[in-house]
Amino acid sequence: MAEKKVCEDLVKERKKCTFNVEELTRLIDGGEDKTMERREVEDMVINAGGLSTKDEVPEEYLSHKERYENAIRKASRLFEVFREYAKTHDTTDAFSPTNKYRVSFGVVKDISPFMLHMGMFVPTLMNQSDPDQVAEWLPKALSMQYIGTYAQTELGHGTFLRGLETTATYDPSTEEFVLNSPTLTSYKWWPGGLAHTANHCVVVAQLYTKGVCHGVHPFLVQIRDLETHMPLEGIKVGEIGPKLGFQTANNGFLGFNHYRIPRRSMLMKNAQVLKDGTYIKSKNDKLTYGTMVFVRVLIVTDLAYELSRAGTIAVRYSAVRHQSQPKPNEPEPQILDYVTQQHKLFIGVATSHAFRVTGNWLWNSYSKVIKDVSKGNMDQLPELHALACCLKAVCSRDAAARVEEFRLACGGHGYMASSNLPIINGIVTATITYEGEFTVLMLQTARFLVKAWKEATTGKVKTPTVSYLVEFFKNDRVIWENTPSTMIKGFQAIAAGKIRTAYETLEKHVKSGMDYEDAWNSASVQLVNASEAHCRAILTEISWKEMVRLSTTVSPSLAQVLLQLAELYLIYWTLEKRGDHLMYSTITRDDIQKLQTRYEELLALIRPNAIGLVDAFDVRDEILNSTLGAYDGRVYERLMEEALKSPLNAEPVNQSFHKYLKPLMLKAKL
Ligand SMILES: CCCCCCCC/C=C\CCCCCCCCCC(=O)SCCNC(=O)CCNC(=O)[C@H](O)C(C)(C)COP(=O)(O)OP(=O)(O)OC[C@H]1O[C@@H](n2cnc3c(N)ncnc32)[C@H](O)[C@@H]1OP(=O)(O)O
Ligand SMILES: Cc1cc2nc3c(=O)[nH]c(=O)nc-3n(C[C@H](O)[C@H](O)[C@H](O)COP(=O)(O)OP(=O)(O)OC[C@H]3O[C@@H](n4cnc5c(N)ncnc54)[C@H](O)[C@@H]3O)c2cc1C
Repeated sequence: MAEKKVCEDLVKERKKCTFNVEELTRLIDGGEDKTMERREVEDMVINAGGLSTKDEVPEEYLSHKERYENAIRKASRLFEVFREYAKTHDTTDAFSPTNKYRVSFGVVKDISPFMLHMGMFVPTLMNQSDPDQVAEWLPKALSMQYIGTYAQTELGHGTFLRGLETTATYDPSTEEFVLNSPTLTSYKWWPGGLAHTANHCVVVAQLYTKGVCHGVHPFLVQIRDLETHMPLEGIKVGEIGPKLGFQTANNGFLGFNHYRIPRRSMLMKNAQVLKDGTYIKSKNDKLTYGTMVFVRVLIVTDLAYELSRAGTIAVRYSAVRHQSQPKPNEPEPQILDYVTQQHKLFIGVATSHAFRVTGNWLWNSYSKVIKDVSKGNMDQLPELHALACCLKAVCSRDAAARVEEFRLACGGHGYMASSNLPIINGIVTATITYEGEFTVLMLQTARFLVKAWKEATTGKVKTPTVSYLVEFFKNDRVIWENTPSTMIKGFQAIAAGKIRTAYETLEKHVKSGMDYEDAWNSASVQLVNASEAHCRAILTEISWKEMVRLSTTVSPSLAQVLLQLAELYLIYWTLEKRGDHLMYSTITRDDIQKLQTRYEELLALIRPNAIGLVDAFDVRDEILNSTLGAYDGRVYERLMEEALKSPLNAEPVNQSFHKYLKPLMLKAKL
């Protein structure tokens, strides 16, 4: 078949681009070798037999059951393809959880039923098991003999882990744990892949030994027979039903009826139970929560990726779509030429870069802290936890808002499933809740900030990410200049001011005679605001510094574009938070107006590079899965092609006409 032509609008747009698109792609991937490797894996997956989605009925038309079966067929075939590739390649980076997550969209539009296996089950086995357990279990998990998930949340509790009800009671006479679900609310509820995919899971349960409860601990539990896949006796497992998104994630429920597992099924890297039932405590009981910290850190860069997918769709569509006639007798402009449209789109593109560089910085901090922890040094754990919590919370909320804005920017067509924006929306909005709900995580960061503020009152703080508090302890108003460094200082002053106010409110409530917990609850709106302000201070500082650093490593033409995006991000948030800046700096109305003017200049400067910027994300059509966002811009043809795939279009008259409409019409005549 002849190559379909690229739409003229996109051809023109690509000619306007002032920088080398491939150079930016390589920067985003982390180097030329990483780009080449990613493309090689993508080619392999897209071209492998049994995975193509091209000529299939789109998965949205399948029944709930068919959709799951289709996802399992594809995810399994995908795994075989990975396995073949691994025979001849070093796959350490190519098959990182993040890369697998991304390429899996090339075969299933929604979430893979194996996501929890790769994203949480395997990492938990690796990081919470002792060396003998790792040696025994990991090869089985990596080869998919053990297909697993992470079963922590229960019907009654997701947030409050100390309140989980599933029990694991040690029986020294048989050297076994007895797992039990004593109530309906103790049923595990939500784990991805749990329903009909997993044969094993990491179960988080209250550990009892010698009559004492030692709190929640992880256990590796087989739930289905490896031959027949039947649930084992004592296990009740099933699916929780349709959701807003995550339709193919196969989220499930699980109950135990006095179900026995060997003693060595407890993951024993941190805490142990000896044969006689003696409990050996972990050096730090929060190490059990380690996989959650790991995933919260990963989520920040994954959100950057989801923004790049949604941004590619909305920006390409905006270059192809023409609407209205502002000037009589002139052609309808591309909607991308409306400044209001640029305002909707470019901040989303800039946010993807801000999240990626901040996420990479967070990953490096995480790796350092985890190295220290492995040597027994836990000093930096509270700071890491506080950072991972607020960055996961704020980035997920911001990303969901940006994806929704991208969807709205595509008008009616953005509402079509075939645009893929609704599915991306479902994926991104879930991140606000899972792996720690937004408010709950913000309040965790607030606990850390309250302590940091107390320290700051003594003139020094122990941890670098809150060192700004000392500076603003005495002098809380920044002398304003319209420069990036002042804007960043402005965000720090706002954070310090809000932390101080929340702290003082808390103290006031305590002094008035409230319990600390009630005082905390009363001050919690302010505490969440303080956490958000702290997070904005981190995001603006890190994203600016990282983008400036990267700009020194690339060609001048690309450096210019990176700096424009970084400045746009900084000014956007300064303007969004202008009320706060007015409170905590000497910024004037005139400064704000100048920033608004500069913001609009930046939109105009970025405009010629809009398509180049999203092309540089290098999300191939098969992974984008969108009628609106394909590289060739054939939006209308694709919309019609996809519409014609509707099973309703297979026959000119649907049987419901004869059954219902015709009788209805006849009755109207009587
Ligand atoms: C072939 C296809 C392949 C596909 C491949 C896919 C690959 C995928 C790749 C990547 C993506 C991965 C995506 C995975 C998707 C995941 C889907 C969703 C999974 C889940 O949701 S799992 C369940 C998550 N659940 C939660 O997050 C629960 C939230 N609750 C908590 O974390 C805690 O209970 C709490 C934080 C709310 C604390 O509760 P609380 O009662 O206050 O406190 P305590 O527990 O007693 O602790 C207080 C004290 O401890 C400190 N602390 C708390 N947590 C931590 C921690 N994690 N680390 C360090 N310290 C911690 C806390 O600050 C307090 O300290 P203080 O007293 O103030 O000093
Ligand atoms: C798509 C998806 C996939 C998931 N996958 C998994 C999985 O694989 N494995 C797994 O174990 N779990 C999984 N979960 C569960 C998820 O981790 C929990 O839903 C999440 O941690 C929130 O807990 P919750 O549902 O109990 O919410 P709740 O805690 O009940 O939250 C409800 C409301 O109460 C508020 N609230 C609760 N506590 C406090 C507090 N202390 N202070 C102030 N406000 C509070 C919250 O802010 C929120 O507004 C998944 C969830 C989703 C949506």
